[in-house]
Amino acid sequence: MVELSLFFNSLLVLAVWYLWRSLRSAIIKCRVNLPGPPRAAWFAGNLKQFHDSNHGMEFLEQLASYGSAVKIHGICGDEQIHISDPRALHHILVKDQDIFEKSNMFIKINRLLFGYGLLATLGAHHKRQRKMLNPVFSAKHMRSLTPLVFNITKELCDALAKKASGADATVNMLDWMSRVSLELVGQAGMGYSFEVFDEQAQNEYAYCVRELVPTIFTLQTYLQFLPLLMKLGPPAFRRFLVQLVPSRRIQILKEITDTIDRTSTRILNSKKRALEQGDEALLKQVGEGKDIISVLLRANRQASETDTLPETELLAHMSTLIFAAHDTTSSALSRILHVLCLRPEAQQKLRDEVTLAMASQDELLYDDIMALPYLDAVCRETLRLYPPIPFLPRTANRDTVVPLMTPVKGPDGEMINEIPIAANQGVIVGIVAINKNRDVWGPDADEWRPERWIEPLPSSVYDAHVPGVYSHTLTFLAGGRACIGFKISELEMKIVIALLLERFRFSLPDDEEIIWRLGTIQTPSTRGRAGEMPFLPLKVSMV
Ligand code: HEM
Repeated sequence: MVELSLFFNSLLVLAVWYLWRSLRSAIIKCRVNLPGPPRAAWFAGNLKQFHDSNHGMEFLEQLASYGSAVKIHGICGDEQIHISDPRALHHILVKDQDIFEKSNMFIKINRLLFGYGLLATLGAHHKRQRKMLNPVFSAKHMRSLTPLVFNITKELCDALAKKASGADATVNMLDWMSRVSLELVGQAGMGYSFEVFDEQAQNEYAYCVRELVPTIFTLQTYLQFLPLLMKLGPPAFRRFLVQLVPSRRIQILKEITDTIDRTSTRILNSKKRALEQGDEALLKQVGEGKDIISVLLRANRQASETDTLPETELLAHMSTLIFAAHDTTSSALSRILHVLCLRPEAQQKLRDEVTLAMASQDELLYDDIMALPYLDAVCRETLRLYPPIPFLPRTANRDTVVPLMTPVKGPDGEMINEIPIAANQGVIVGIVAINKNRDVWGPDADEWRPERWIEPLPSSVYDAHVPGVYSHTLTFLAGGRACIGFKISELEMKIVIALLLERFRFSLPDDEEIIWRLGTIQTPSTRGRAGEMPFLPLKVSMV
């Protein structure tokens, strides 16, 4: 008996020692005394403020007041750095991108949910995938997708017209933006229709995709244990373990990912069959074989042996595309509609521009739609001020130093010109903060002013060399991990907003206040809504 108790006590001491050692190696302190908010709680530091969906945006604004490199307290005394300085971010996202990787947890969650798609690979593996995928997202291919995007948007307008036939009907526009975003990535991405405009249709795949992100968010606590789970034996054994977990939400997540995987496999097989049968069979497919996965399948057949993507990766790319495109696009479209309700004069100006352009041609070509100046300015300005993804974490895999464009003042008054970063230190890419950085955009950086894109931009914007792939902003990030879909996203946004404004007028509801919640993706809701449910009620009437 005594021996047994001694054995368990020793085991406990060993476990505590092991935990302490792992925790200690995970706690990284800043190597320079950066300014920043005081630690709000011993255990969670400032993380609760940072991830507070109701007041997180105010906390982000507060961070900006400390400068463009700010210390944030993490778990148990760990220190992370929130950065919005253009030169430092050029190092992090472009020059030293191999040092600043995505976090281990992010990669593992993505691998588990979708397999080895773009969001779940690192280093040379990721570069090889991008090499195959980049051409598929080129402007040339976007041109051929333009008629498809017009057709899907016309379906959206017809469905919405039924809702808006009464005077001033109030419609949850987030729901419709989510539906159109899903149909766009379904048809343009995979040559598959989710049938989202028919409210009676019961499409299991569409249901699963729309439930995926909300379900993941309810499971944050469980997901912390993922890296541990991934070490336990082969996949079949891990699946067996997951089935034993007595959590309804975990089982729902498993059902969702299984359904997505099953349906993606079916779609891929039908594409492969059509490709083997030739052009006529392809033309009969949804999207007539112009969708991203069909183009990728064709490119894959011609690729050298070292570049060819295995079928499991093609499947992973299908799920990754849906995941990456759906909520981001619907958040951006919803934000543009909301902003245009707050500025009715801008809404009318934009309506006049698109109505005039479409008076001579029912369907604009890619270059015509891209050349509409006010539509372009409204999209750029909204995506600058309200990026759907407000910040992104990275982790340094070794010691390094990043220089700053604008020195920051430390708490003791000393000026800091560069930041030494320790291996394993967490860095937060401040997307919203750099997009509103006054050193870059000038004193009106916080204002929504689309005219800034029509007037010449201030020279400070060019001098700053913000590394982003889009409009001197980091909305679609920068470097080798920048959003691969930003051109298609821009095309979709412009066509959807143009056709909606041509047919409908949008205004704010009388009795509900719309607010935006901070999360991995910014989402609209209304003040006081139970369970923080995503919601964007707008009054819609026919023009
Ligand atoms: C307004 C809409 C969108 C925004 C704001 C957006 C933003 C971003 C950002 C910030 C990243 C970097 C994520 C990270 O490193 O963790 C990213 C990656 C990605 N996006 Fe987008 N995105 C949008 C739409 C789309 C669309 C429409 C597609 C596809 C059709 C897409 C596909 C992807 C993919 C596959 C990645 C991973 C790239 C990689 O790691 O190599 N995105 N996006």
